[in-house]
Amino acid sequence: MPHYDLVIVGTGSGNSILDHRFADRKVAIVEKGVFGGTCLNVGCIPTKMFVHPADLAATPERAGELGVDLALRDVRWREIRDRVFGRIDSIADGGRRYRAEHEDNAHVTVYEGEARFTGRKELTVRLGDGSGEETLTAEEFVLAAGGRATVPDIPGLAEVGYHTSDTVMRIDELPRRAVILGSGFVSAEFAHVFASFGVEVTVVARSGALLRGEDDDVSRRFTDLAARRYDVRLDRRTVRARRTRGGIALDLEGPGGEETVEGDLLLVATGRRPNSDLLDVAATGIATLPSGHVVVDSRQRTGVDGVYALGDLSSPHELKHVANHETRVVQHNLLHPDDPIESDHRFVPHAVFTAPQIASVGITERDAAARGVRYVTATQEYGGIAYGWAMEDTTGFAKLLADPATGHLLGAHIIGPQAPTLLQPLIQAMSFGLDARSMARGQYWIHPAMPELVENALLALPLDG
Ligand SMILES: Cc1cc2nc3c(=O)[nH]c(=O)nc-3n(C[C@H](O)[C@H](O)[C@H](O)COP(=O)(O)OP(=O)(O)OC[C@H]3O[C@@H](n4cnc5c(N)ncnc54)[C@H](O)[C@@H]3O)c2cc1C
Ligand SMILES: NC(=O)c1ccc[n+]([C@@H]2O[C@H](COP(=O)([O-])OP(=O)(O)OC[C@H]3O[C@@H](n4cnc5c(N)ncnc54)[C@H](O)[C@@H]3O)[C@@H](O)[C@H]2O)c1
Repeated sequence: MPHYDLVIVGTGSGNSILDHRFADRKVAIVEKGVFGGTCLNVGCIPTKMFVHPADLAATPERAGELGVDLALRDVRWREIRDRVFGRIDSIADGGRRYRAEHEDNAHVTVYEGEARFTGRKELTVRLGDGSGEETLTAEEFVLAAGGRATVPDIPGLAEVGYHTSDTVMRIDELPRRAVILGSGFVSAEFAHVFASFGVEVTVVARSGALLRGEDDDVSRRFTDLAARRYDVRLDRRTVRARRTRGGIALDLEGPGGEETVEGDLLLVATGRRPNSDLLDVAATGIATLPSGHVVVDSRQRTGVDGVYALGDLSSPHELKHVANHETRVVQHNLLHPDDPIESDHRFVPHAVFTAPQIASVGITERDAAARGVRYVTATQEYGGIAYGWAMEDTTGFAKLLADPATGHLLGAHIIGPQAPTLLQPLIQAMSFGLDARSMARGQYWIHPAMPELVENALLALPLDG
């Protein structure tokens, strides 16, 4: 049974642990799928590479309001798809070859297969080439096995032939009609991509609003705007899925009774769960939450000595920048066990690359009320700043929450053009403890640029004194 200094499970963020500083350690890295993990192969990167052409394709819809008449002549789906994966697949392949074959990695063994714990600090890999199993032990483990899309238990769903985000980006032809089940991140991004490319989209949501995790004002505004672009069915329970002559049908129950929606393609976008079950972490004594997330402390240590976990396997945020941050923490703690560092999850931002874009950090007004936090808020519309006039934006806004006594920001929520970029200085202010007044008046704001949205929102906060 081979014994290693370090075994890493998962080559998404896990692959970034290794650099020249690990050259004196005997290392194994295990991957059951494609090198590079979710973000590179089926997540952040390909989706955003589809969103950008979708943004271009959606431009004619609005340009007429500014006196510029544009027409969308064609969307060459296969060309778009092949540009995306032509770039990504070669990065994944290069990453695998580098680890498996390059002399820099002479101390690294790559196991291609599915790992599961079979004892305390003992891992068995079922090799993907069918050649059997290999059992490994190690002094230290990094578990970076991520998560997977979940599919609800709806009668008929397993039989109709649905897509998840893992498969939908590789289709050969755009469907004429797409039904998207779920109303979170994946749904919002793919609804925009498909609708912009001319697909008739229907989004089925079980609650009363899309992107319900956002601040209520943002979620409401997004729901209203989405409903102008595609068919949005709220408060719907999906009773069954079935194949029809025309495609795939979902039978729904909602406020108006029973109804059916139909598409040529069904995308199930109903969330993800961690892979802790498939990795059988319980067999090595690691605790998990009811959600399946591996329990870790602020140094990313599990309850088993020498076993770390990071990213979607242990983080409820399920975001790549969080996995990257935790990877740096684990890497440091492996290299400097006597001088460990902790993960900082105080101000984790996120962005939804839909239309309009959405970005958020910190607490929502709903959170503040639920926690009894004293707060003030200010909302600045894009339509009230010069660049917003230039764009004729009538729907976007930035909403800030702050502590009235100290002026420290508690939350920031933006819906509108370039929302993630506009949010970044607010994340910086929160991370470094800059109060709203100092931020607004302690620097120049380029005129008449879009960040004046942030400046004006900061100045509008009704702080004490
Ligand atoms: C459609 C989509 C879009 C997204 N867009 C964004 C975005 O714009 N911004 C953002 O911040 N985040 C985004 N995310 C989330 C982001 O992709 C994840 O948070 C991130 O990839 C998690 O990284 P990870 O290293 O924890 O796991 P992963 O990247 O999932 O890596 C886990 C690896 O472990 C392997 N593995 C799992 N189990 C085993 C096993 N038992 N044995 C061997 N190998 C195993 C898997 O094959 C995989 O390669 C998106 C996700 C999706 C699905
Ligand atoms: N831009 C980004 O950062 C980005 C983009 C895509 C995905 N992601 C990550 O991937 C994760 C997964 O995305 P997602 O959109 O699948 O999940 P999500 O958690 O964002 O949304 C899941 C949606 O499915 C609904 N749902 C759950 N069970 C259902 C059921 N049985 N029937 C009908 N609806 C149901 C939920 O109400 C919710 O609307 C996200 O949480 C996010 O962390 C991030």
